[in-house]
Amino acid sequence: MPSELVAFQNPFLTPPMSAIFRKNAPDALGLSGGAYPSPSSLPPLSLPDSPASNRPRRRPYHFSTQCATVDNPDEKDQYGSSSVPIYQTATFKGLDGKFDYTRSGNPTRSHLQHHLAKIYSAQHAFTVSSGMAALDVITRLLKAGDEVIAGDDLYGGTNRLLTYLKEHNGVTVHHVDTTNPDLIVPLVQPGKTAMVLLESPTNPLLKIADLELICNYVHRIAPDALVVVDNTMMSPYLQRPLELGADIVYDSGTKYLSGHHDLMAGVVCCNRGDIGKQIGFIINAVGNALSPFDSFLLLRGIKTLAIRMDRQQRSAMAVATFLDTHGFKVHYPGLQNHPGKGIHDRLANGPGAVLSFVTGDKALSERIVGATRLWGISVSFGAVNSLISMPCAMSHASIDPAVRAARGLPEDLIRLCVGIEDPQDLIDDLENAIMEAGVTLPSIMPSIVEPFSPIRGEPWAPPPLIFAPQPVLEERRKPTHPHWFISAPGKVILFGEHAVVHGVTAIGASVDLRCYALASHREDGYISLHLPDLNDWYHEWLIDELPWDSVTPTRIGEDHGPTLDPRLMDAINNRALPKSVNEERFARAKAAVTAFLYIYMILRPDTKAKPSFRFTTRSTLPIGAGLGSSASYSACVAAVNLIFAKRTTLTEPVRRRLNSEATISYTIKHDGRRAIPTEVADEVNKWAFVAEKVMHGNPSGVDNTVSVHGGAIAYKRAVNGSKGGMDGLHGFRSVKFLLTDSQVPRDTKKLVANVATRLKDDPNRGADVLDAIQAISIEGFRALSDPEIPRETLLAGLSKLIKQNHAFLKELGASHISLEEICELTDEFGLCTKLTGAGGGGCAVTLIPDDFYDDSLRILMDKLVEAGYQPYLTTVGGSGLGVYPVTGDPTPEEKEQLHRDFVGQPRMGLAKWAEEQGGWLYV
Ligand SMILES: Nc1ncnc2c1ncn2[C@@H]1O[C@H](COP(=O)(O)OP(=O)(O)OP(=O)(O)O)[C@@H](O)[C@H]1O
Ligand SMILES: C[C@@](O)(CCO)CC(=O)[O-]
Repeated sequence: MPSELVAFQNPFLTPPMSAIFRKNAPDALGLSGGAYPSPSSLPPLSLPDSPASNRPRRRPYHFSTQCATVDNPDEKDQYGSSSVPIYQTATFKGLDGKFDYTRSGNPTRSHLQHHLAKIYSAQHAFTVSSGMAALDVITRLLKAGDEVIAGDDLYGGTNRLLTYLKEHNGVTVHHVDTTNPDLIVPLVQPGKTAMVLLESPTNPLLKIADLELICNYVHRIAPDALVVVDNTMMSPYLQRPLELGADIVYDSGTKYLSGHHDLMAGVVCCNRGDIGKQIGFIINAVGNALSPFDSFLLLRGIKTLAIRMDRQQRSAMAVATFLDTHGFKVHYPGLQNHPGKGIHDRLANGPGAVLSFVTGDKALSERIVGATRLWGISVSFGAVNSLISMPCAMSHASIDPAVRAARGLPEDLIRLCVGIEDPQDLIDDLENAIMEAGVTLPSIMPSIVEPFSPIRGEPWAPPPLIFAPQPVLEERRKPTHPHWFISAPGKVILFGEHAVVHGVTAIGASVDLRCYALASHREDGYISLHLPDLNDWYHEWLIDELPWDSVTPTRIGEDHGPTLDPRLMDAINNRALPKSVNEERFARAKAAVTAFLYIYMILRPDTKAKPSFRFTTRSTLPIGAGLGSSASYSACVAAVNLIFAKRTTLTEPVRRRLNSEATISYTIKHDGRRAIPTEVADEVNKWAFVAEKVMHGNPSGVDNTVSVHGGAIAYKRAVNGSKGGMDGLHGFRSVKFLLTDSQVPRDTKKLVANVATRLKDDPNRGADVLDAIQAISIEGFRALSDPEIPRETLLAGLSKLIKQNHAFLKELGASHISLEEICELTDEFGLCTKLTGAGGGGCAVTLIPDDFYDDSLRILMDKLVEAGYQPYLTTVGGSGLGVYPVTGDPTPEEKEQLHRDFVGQPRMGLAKWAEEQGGWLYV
């Protein structure tokens, strides 16, 4: 080792020396380099100049180019302004100008209408104050005695206006299922039918009407009838009904055209001059033309229409597929199973970004809608933000419930309007809401959303989705859980071990090393336990031969008392433990087996209900090294037994009939998100603590609490009437730690007992030491929860506290010569170390500052290995208890194979293998 490294001192004691192991942050990040050109160094963007005669003819611009290029050669701005100005004026001076009064005409609105006509391929475009104002203008073309044919799945507002016309203006309205042209044809009558009002896709059931075919039929039978299409769901980017033969198309500009829900607007477009003239006249007469400011906003929104829509419909496809794959009945024309997909694909350039689905239960739908966080509960659609609604209670509430029912509008229908947020976030939020509402979902989608990449010009195609094989519906109907995977992390205690047993606050966090368990149903009346990490210990018991006469069963909801049941402990020791646990090589197994049997037996609410299963555990944690291997094992034992005893909601493979065909159950991969309810975690933690008591005698409960809840916590045990509890901590997660296993075996139970004896032998000094450790923990807690504290100060302060805490633990007799050597070795690198866990060997924890050189760390790790220790670099604060209920109906051979695979995984590959098995739910 270079001599200057030996000379290096703690940076907090002598700050200027830090340069030896620390990085110079700005240089390390390369911030001084000029990797990105500054905007001023980029060539200016130039629009195409006018074609010279010898150049090839330019192709027409694509839609997105047209949207972005607002240009009206007839109305050039006098100053060449790049953005159309807002002519916020009611009147215009002069007698011969183009404009006189804004109700009749305004340059901003005129620009907008020119732009809309261009993108709608229309001869005439008008803008009014809302989508309903657009329909009002159009229906003013009707007169008493006229007949209108309209869909039966119409927007509530449209329905309301038609009802008004029926009741007050003598217009007859026929509602039919417009997805079936055969139902329309008999209603079309020359001389009588004045208007056929269509939506496709319909709102909110996303039914498809063959606009082209219907236009054809109607015009042949009743040439004077006008086919009017509400194109709001599609926008002109995806569908241009005038090109399909419609006479008038209208659009609520409030939706996709604007895209931001910051204005109300309606658009009316047509090709026929006579209709255009009438519409222009009505708008001027009624006075509902769009205001200059809203015209400006709408023009601005249209520029990004194509790019928004691309993104939104890609995400909608992902959301629809997610729901569909999980057994919901989804209405979305992008899905292969949509009955109108073929027609829609012919009429439109994409399925759009609105979809709806049913859950089979109105209350469940309400809970799902209420539980979403990212999806705004709101009427309307088309904005950049995603919205969720229940049409029957919101946008379609104005339709009489009986009429809604007659038109097949389900009360439990949820409508989703997908925005531009990250699609994975949207799916995650929906998935969480569904689960919060009480449904567990299947694990069949390891990755649903590819990263967004915009498409240019080419026809829309659904995003490539990556799926694991979908279970067929038949399989979904029998959601048996032949296997359960469980896992729980180990922990590192930063401050307060040992003292925590006596009521002092401890601070601990989960580490990314875990205990894994696999439990499978057996049908032969045996219970078996396999501990491959403990010299491959295995035993199976005939369940009926266990000492049931010594069990006082704990009823569901009842807690275990503060002490272990001595009768049961005796019975297990004397009548259930096989002789093998007394063999030297299985010395570590005894406690683990006793804890398993104790929990298995005491959790029987009824001694007749004795589930038969096999239980195998593996750990990536060093066992008995102070990293909470026993707590993570205890958490697995508790969870599995609660599951098999049907004492937690996780036991019921949540079966919920969602609609007539599908049943869903199963789970989804959660990547550490909180998907197991806190009540379930608390229940598991209670019983994990009981298992810890069996193994440790007098544990504080900190280890199992960290293991079950994950993350980082401050934990206080309730002692002598003082209140206990836990508090989450957030500033811990990003701190890097080196854990060094001294490889010296030790026994937590004995060490805890030794410390207790010391405290008793010298109570005054003992009280001072406990007070000092309490002060250290509280100071650590305060610093870790203070968002304002500069990171460097935080890490420096924590390092000092680590050093101080270790000195007190040494005084309590919890250290070991090997731990002292690790402290010295790391101290040479200016780092602070303490024992963690019970000490007496086991592991030491060293805080690694952010700017500590990787090379220095490597040298340090090499030195530790040379000295016979095993260092691990770890992250802290990850997920707690994880559960993965495997679904299916495996053969006995397949069950056997899964256990063999589990046992056969090398320790290094175990975490990855388990993760790849499927969808884990985490606390
Ligand atoms: N994967 C496992 N399989 C079976 N038993 C285990 C497993 N991991 C831990 N144990 C049980 O836990 C015991 C180790 O507990 P001990 O408390 O001594 O160490 P630790 O939990 O790793 O450290 P600390 O309590 O200091 O955090 C083992 O002797 C064994 O009985
Ligand atoms: C030594 C101890 O404080 C921590 C063991 O990880 C014991 C306990 O709290 O249960």
